[in-house]
Amino acid sequence: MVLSVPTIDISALRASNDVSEKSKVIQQIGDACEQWGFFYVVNHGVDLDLVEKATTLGKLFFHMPKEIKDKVARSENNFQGFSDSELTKQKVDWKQVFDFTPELPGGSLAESSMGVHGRNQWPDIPEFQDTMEKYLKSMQILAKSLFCAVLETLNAGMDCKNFIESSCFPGNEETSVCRLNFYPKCPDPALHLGVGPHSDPAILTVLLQDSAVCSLQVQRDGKFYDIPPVKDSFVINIGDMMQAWSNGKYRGPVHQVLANHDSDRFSLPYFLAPAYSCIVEPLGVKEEEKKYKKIHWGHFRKARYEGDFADRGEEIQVSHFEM
Ligand SMILES: O=C(O)CCC(=O)C(=O)O
Ligand SMILES: [Fe+2]
Repeated sequence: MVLSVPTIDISALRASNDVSEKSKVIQQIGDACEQWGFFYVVNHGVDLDLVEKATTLGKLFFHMPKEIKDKVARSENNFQGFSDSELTKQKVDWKQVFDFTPELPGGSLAESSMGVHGRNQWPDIPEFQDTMEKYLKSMQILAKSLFCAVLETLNAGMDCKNFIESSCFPGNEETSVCRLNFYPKCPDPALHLGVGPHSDPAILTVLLQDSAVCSLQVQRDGKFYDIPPVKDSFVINIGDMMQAWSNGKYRGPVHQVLANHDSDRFSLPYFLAPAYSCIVEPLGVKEEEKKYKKIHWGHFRKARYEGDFADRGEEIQVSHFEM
């Protein structure tokens, strides 16, 4: 039997009156987090017309001339917008990206943002901004409900909704990023990767995959497994902060994206991330059992961002906080 990342029907997470169905789904999510750190979700409640519209407009943007894309280019002073020179583990990825983010309460450059938040920049494409903002909102809802489900699997004896609101997103501050990824055809895929092996730094990722091309892979026991596109699904993976909250029960899975010779690929991840001030530490375990030191999310993110833009040695990893 070929091992594969499981598919979970999450309709019961929304229909909150059926407690036993809901706890079955939560159990499946916990098993998937333990075995893979990855799972597909179906019946997720996100408007599929909106998904299609965001995909179409995203692809349209990347097919525009570079001069147009550079008008909304990211810089050392603004982390939102277009880039075609991102680094993973200090190597240039064979891809282009466009990032946008929820506005911070109190203005997009709130003092707490540590200089890494930036302002959204929008290309002059009809309906682009409106569609992407709607997409972002639907991702916020889905990602937070999955976050709550993953926290419940930890049986940490706390009110997960309250923890999310008061400890992770105080004042609704959220540092999540929505990213349009475009992987152009590559003349020599053996020499390049779309994205090199990495784990995602934040809480969890909700990924929409291009429905045509299979390039995403997750590492398990030293071997890479394909995560092929599945129609009308999202791919979920947990990130480094979830690893620390779970005291290492779950690992932020290492994954990569292959480069392709014959076709372009488009994907649209949403990285759910807490407020800058959030302190992440193992939940529901005694002090002496904690395997991770406290992590200040804002500092962690700043350090990771710096590594995205310039070759500054080894990137910050959650393993640096292991005790
Ligand atoms: O494009 C994909 O399928 C995944 C991209 C990814 O891993 C990332 O942007 O962190
Ligand atoms: Fe990733």
